[in-house]
Amino acid sequence: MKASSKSKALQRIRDEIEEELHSRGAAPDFAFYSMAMGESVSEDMAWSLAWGVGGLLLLAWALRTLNWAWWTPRRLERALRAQGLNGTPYRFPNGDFKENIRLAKEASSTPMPLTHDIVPRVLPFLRRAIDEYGKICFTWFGPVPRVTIMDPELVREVLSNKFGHFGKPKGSPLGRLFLRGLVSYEGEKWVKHRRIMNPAFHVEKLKRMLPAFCACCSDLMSRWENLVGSEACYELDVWPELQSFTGDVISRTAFGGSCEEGRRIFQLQAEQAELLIQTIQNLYIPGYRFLPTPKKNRLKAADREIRALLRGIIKKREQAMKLGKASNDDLLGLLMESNLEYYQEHGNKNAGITPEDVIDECKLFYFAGQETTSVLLTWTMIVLSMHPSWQVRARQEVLQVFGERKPDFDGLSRLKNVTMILYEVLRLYPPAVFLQRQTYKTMKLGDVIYPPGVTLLMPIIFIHHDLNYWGKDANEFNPERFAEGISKASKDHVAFFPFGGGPRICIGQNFALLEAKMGLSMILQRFSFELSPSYAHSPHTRSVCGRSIELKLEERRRMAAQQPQQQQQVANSFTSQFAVMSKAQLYDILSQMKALIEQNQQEARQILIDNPLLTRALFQAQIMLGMVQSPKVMSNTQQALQQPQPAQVGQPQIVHSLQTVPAKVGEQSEPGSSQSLLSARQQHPTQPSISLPLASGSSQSLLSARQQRPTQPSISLSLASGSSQSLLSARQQHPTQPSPLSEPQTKGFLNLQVPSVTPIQSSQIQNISQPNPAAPHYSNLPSHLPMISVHPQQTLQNPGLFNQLLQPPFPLQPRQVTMQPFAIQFHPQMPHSLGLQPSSASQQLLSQPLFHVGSSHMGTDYGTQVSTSMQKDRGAPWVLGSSEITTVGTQLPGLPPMISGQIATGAGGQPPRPPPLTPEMEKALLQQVMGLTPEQINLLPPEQRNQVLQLREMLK
Ligand code: HEM
Repeated sequence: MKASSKSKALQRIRDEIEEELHSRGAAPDFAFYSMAMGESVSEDMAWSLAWGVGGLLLLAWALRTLNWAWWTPRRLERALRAQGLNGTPYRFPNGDFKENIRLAKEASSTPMPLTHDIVPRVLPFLRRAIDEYGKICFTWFGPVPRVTIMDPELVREVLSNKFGHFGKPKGSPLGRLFLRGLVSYEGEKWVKHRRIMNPAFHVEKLKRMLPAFCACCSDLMSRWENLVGSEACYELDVWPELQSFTGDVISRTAFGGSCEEGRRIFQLQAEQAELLIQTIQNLYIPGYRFLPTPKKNRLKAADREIRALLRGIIKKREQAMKLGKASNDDLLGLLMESNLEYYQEHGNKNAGITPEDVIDECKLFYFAGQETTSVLLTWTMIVLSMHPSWQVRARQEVLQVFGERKPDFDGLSRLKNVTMILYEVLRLYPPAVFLQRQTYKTMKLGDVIYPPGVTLLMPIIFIHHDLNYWGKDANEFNPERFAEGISKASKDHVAFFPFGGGPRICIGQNFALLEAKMGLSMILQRFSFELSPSYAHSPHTRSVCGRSIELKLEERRRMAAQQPQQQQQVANSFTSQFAVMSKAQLYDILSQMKALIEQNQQEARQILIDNPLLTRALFQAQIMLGMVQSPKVMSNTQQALQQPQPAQVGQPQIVHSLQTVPAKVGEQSEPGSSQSLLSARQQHPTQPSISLPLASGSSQSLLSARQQRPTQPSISLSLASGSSQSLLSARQQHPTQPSPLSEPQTKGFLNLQVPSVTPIQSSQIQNISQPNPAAPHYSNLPSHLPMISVHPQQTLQNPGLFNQLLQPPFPLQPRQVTMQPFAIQFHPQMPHSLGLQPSSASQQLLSQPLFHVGSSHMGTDYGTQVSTSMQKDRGAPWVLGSSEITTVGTQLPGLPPMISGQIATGAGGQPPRPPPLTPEMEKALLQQVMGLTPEQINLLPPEQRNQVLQLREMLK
């Protein structure tokens, strides 16, 4: 068998050589040798020749590889260092690959504190390089130097790409095989595709897709309602839920009636993405792609199935179009329509894009649009769980605008708070962590001349967290910074670019924002959510992630009817929510309540009496801020001072203590405030107080709300900063709209934890002017208050985190970290993921209006302002299609600008240090730490959990 195949091979080589020699007129020689020396001579010769050719080929391959992996990197390194750039030394042949992986694994091996300071966690290697070598430094991705560009102006220059010489890096051949389409094209091909695809993403067209968005959301909501069932609340891993939601949206919006096939395509693509990531996670080896492996075979089989399905869908659609029966409200229909127009315009049958091109674009919709948007939504839910006051505020806005109705386009465009929240989440957790471009010819950027072959890495996440552009609270969640639009949110308006910029800005940005707003609105209408005790904050970069992010869902309708025995659970939920709030947020909440007290003490008193859990929570917040002593300490202190202990220190007392809440952090007290503090102290001499100013903008706004609607339930004011403002203005705008707070079904999560509040009647006011004997005493406070929060310096909401192209969330409990960080985006061979494709459209082409991203006609609403404001603020080269967008900075209906006196976590607005703990307090707190149950300890953020455990260990 072996002999025969060997002789066959020999025969084939001989034939080939003979043919070659014939073609060169050398056949007679060969024949001569053959005749003279017999078959064995010819065999030997054939072997020699084969070896010789093989050797030559091997040598050529070796030289090429050596050039790629040794000479070129050395040459480039010299060129960069000669210009003063610093960076890691090149390590043959992997560059920093291994170190990168090592640090990322190390970073993700332990849970991080519940903060937004995620950059060191997400890109630890890059963080270290920047700390060590400066903002413009280089690292190595394999043998390719990657220069970090941190200056937004330079980023703009690169992305504007006026001359087409900063192209996208060429992805791996394998990646290119599976992910083509607009994102991967360059030059004229890109121009043509972009022009044909733009109309499909036009706002007017997106409006037509809204019913599809809504249908997908309704399905999701029904599913969640079923899951929650009769439970009070349900723990759910939201990440896969939202992935499948966004997949569903793409299926429906891309293929309309053929969404079943669309779903199958989505599944196959998800599988492909996973396989692709696994396949390319290893360092690129030239020629590796030709080796057949089971994974690659499966990849190819999935690709064949996807293409067959898409071909079928397109064929059906073409036939329907010919018969005039096609509905063109989906992306496919719009694409085909636009293609037809393009073709007619150019009168040339090769002018449009081919059916295979259409298939590639449809595939791209999934890759580019599904993961990114689900990551955005998932982070939004997590962040709103960490900041319940914003959850309440967003819900109030949604309920004000839509009530229980299905959201519509106009309403979505008016959601200012929701938009600000989404922007802030995109800033802190950008789904695309960085963008890359490559120099294809010598290019000057800033003061540096880059030779061809250098990758420029623009770390969106670093710039989004940079204190220089965002202020001291860069790592805090503060949607308010977007209150006046994107352009005013940072010191450099280019510092916010979650969707990229320039001609290649995300074509689907308006699609994504609309989808996210619709999804979030419908979730807020129906559910409230909080972090599950098993949630572990562990952001990392990876495009496909199976890690779970469990949130506790509570169906809002049912919550209103919760039984008293569930109230302890509710109290715990307050506790856990307060535990994760920043000091500024706690101050904010307290100042809202204080404002209410100032306005109408009786009413405030009644609210506190009616809502003992709220009262406890407020008191708890005061303890956390060190504004009051814990109950035990109080009683000890009182005894020590031999002062008469108040019979009731429940709500009435908290009213007084709340009056001491500083109206504006960091300011000195004013005469008026000391007056009121004085009177509070006179009544309750043991009550600690903080001598900070009183009158605040927020109280004013609450005041005016009350004046206009004296009977309005005020419980909504107790939490969520700013909620009162939006509430008030929304009501003013929609006077006939039923007040969401007047019906139990429409109350927000936090409000629903407490009995409903009815408008205060004058008779009630009389009654409540007396201390309520049934009011809970301080001693009713749960003894398991998260003690960590008592320490004011403890960072509960800090900066922090990560994300790369597609940013997935993180695991539940301390879970084994099995994921390779950075799969997609890190890989230079990967095509799109983060924009890794070459681009070289000519300047003339790029300057055409058609490059402007399709979101025109967004109106002056807050709604889809990304492009609007970007366009307006940054000019056409940065964000295309600017004419289409409205101003982010426009004052929107429903939310007045932040009042100057209002407490904010903005730059420089750090809350003051609370007074130090007294020994008694400390003792009481320690007792409480020792009294914490394991469940209560689990509720704490990881860092604090560790501290409590250590403390307990020590005390034992
Ligand atoms: C939150 C959601 C999204 C984010 C954060 C996002 C982010 C980005 C970024 C940063 C780029 C630029 C890449 C580069 O310059 O290298 C991009 C390009 C692109 N995105 Fe998105 N995207 C999102 C949603 C979508 C959706 C929903 C779609 C389609 C349905 C989409 C389709 C595309 C396409 C086709 C491109 C390539 C544009 C071109 O090269 O001309 N994206 N996206």
